Amino acid sequence: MASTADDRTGTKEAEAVPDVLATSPDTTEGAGRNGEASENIGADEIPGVEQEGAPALSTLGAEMPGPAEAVGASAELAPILPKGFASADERPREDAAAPQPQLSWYQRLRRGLARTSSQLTGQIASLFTKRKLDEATLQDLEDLLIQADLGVETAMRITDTLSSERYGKDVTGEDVSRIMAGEITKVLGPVAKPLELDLSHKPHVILVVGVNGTGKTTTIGKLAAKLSGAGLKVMLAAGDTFRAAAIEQLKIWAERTKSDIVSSKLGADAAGLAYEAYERAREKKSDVLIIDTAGRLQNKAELMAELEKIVRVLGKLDPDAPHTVLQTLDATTGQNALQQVEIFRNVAGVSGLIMTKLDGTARGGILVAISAKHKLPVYFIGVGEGIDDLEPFEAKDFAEAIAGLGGA
Ligand SMILES: Nc1nc2c(ncn2[C@@H]2O[C@H](COP(=O)(O)OP(=O)(O)OP(=O)(O)O)[C@@H](O)[C@H]2O)c(=O)[nH]1
Repeated sequence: MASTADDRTGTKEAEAVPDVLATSPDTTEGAGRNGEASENIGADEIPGVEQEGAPALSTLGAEMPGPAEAVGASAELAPILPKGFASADERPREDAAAPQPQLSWYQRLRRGLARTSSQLTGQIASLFTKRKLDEATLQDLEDLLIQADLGVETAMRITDTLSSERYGKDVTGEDVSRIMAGEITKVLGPVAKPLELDLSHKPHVILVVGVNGTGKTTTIGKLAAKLSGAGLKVMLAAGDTFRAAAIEQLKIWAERTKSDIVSSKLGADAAGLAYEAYERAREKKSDVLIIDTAGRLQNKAELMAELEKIVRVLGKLDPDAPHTVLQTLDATTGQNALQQVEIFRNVAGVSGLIMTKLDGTARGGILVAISAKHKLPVYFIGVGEGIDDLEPFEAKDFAEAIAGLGGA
């Protein structure tokens, strides 16, 4: 499923992210606390990451003095977070001067969701041809909505609203689409949030988890580009110690995004690597440490236990770490994604989601069902393989794309 590292990273250069929505808090307070916490780590929890014959860990990447160092010295020089992120104490504000979202990603989102929406709107249109709204039609509509992965709860919200507005009357496909978009927006609105970074933690640790091939490494590259483009000092940790290609792929992303990287030998213990990466990030005064993990199926108990251990080890270094646990979900997956979230959430304490591959033949309905059930924040969506193909999640855009409303 995965392509080569070269394929994945493409040819475009990393770009600074100009969108300005929030400033960060003073970052000078966290370092001392982390220093104390690190002494409490149990020796049994730190597997040997130092290997004989080869340096077990390497730190590559930007050595240049980043603006982030200045951040530690003065709150006035705090980095300005890019669009889609928020600092812990200041929510992003609507910025009239911010550039409007590019049409291109929106078109890709709509194209990705076109199969879901055109199939659904086609079926809805034929359902309501010359029929007044009655119980049987409402039941048929509910079935269609459930088949589109929207989930029973949202399907019922849509049919209930339609029924209260139009029962016994003529109904057009457009009526249904409008109500559908409105109800989906109500479900997604509360979960469409910026990714909040608490930069008093130095580093703020982001752990990225998910099933194989869901886009973890690519998403990390895209996040690193946004953060380092905004002047933050970023370190990546190649915690997917199973696949050499995954480590190489992350190194390429580190180079492209001017991030530091900590990696280990193939087969090294992932929790040990996470521990070492945290220490390195603290030494180098990184603002953000993003830890990649090996893809794993949610039903593989041994691999899930390894993930639990990574979380435990980080928690000994800083009781609040990992501060953010992101799960990537592949939008081409259907119902299985619900179970993926359930289990990763229990094991790794997932705090937010990123749905990738919405530019493909996506089945976006499942995100609605997941949001209704888990109410986890959805921070970004992936709309391509390129470095800038990560967009903040917007409930209304997404709802309209599924309902086949609005134009590109
Ligand atoms: N079209 C498209 N492809 C994507 C997107 N995100 C990731 N991919 C591709 O999906 C494939 C898998 O991505 P990876 O980032 O390697 O996924 P992973 O979760 O790290 O994979 P494992 O290490 O095997 O668990 C790669 O070919 C990526 O280029 C996206 O938003 N859109």
